[in-house]
Amino acid sequence: MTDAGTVAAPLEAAWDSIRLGLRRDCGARTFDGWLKPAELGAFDGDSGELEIFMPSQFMADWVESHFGDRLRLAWRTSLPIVQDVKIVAAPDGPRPAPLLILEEIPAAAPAEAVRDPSAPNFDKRYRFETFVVGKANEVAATAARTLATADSVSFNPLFIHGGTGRGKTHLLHAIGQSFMERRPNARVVSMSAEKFMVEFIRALKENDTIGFKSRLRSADLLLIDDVQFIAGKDSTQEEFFHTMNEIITAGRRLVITSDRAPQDLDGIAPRILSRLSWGLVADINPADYELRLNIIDAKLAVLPGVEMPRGVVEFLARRITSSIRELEGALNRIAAYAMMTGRAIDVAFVEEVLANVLRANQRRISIDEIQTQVAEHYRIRKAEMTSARRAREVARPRQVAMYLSKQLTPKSLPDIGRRFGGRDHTTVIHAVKQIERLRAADSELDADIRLLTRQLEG
Ligand SMILES: Nc1ncnc2c1ncn2[C@@H]1O[C@H](COP(=O)(O)OP(=O)(O)OP(=O)(O)O)[C@@H](O)[C@H]1O
Repeated sequence: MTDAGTVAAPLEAAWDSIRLGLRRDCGARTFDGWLKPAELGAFDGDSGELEIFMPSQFMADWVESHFGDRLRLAWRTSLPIVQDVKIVAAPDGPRPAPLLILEEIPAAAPAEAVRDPSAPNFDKRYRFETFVVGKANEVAATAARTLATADSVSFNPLFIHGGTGRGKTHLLHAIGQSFMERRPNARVVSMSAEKFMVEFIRALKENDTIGFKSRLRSADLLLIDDVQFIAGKDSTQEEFFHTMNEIITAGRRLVITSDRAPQDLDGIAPRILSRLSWGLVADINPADYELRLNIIDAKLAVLPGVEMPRGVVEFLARRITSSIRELEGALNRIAAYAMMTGRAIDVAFVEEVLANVLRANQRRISIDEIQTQVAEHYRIRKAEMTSARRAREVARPRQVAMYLSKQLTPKSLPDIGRRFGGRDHTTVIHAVKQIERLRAADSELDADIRLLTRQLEG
């Protein structure tokens, strides 16, 4: 759960560093005249919108037109929970407390009291049109679209699972928005499993379980994000099971996301799992190189003014493999730094700006993977990597594999020798030197090694 303390401090810290950057960027005079009077306003944790207060409407308009985009980008880069920035004239009278965190605050909080807590609050950016489809996510994306748009569906519920930052929430919001556009009068309820639990407990405390049940069970479309959260929470699961049951048997639609597959959801009641298997279980795999490339292109198309040479796009697609969220964060960071420094975007600039991200993304390549890949490439049996045969058609690929093991893994020479059939470390040194020498003279071998390196680095 988010509380004011845990979010306010990072907001203030990010604001301080954004102000420093702006001062450096636009000069003390402009900064003191226009930006210094800006103050943090309210932050809405649900929509991710942050208000910046200016002393007058005129100043708010000026700052919006001159610095609006820059402020938005700087915020999204420094603190991704801030999705949007609204620059407004400060309200008259006493200022509200500088930061009002609305997300997950009990119903008594003002914003919750005036709006229907179940009214879906979809992220406008998360639509099918902005979801890039590739091999890794095509089953999930197709099923999501069908569930959102078809008059009747043969599967229900739809269960989408996959690791963090792979687009589950994006698809969930896309389903919700598309469904509502087609059926404006439909009731759509969307919440995280955590919120389901919090609201259920609140309903129990307030003796309003009937209200809670009817609100959820009457939904035409129910979207539940991150179901793994209720693992081990027995009474919440009991309620969740009945909710699921009612929705499904009434022919209404249910979509659930999770960070893991049903069989790996420890602590979730077997009857829930068995209900899930009645529907369609679709996973989202890690994006491959091609999908990463297409996603970068799509994101760049909506980042105006960012000139990224093809080589840099390919460099990023090759190097940032952990998640799409990280890829997106990297692009925003590059755009923000390029804007602030006025430097052209090239690989050296990207390496500097993303040093930590690139380090964290370095894939751990194993000697086993290298041996498999090299054997496949030269069409020899993998067993030849460890065999004693000295025939050139197996000895050369083996040397290439030793060379790549030295280049691409942190293993020591004796370790590498051991993994190649218990050879001595001097054999590995010889192989590395030999391949280095041959590579310089033999362009075919050089091309082989480049290709293998690219394939191994993903
Ligand atoms: N295929 C895709 N096309 C375009 N954007 C994508 C794609 N996949 C993911 N993204 C973007 O990556 C970011 C992270 O995605 P999202 O929040 O949906 O991940 P998630 O799988 O729900 O992660 P978590 O489990 O951590 O909540 C979002 O901004 C989303 O728009």
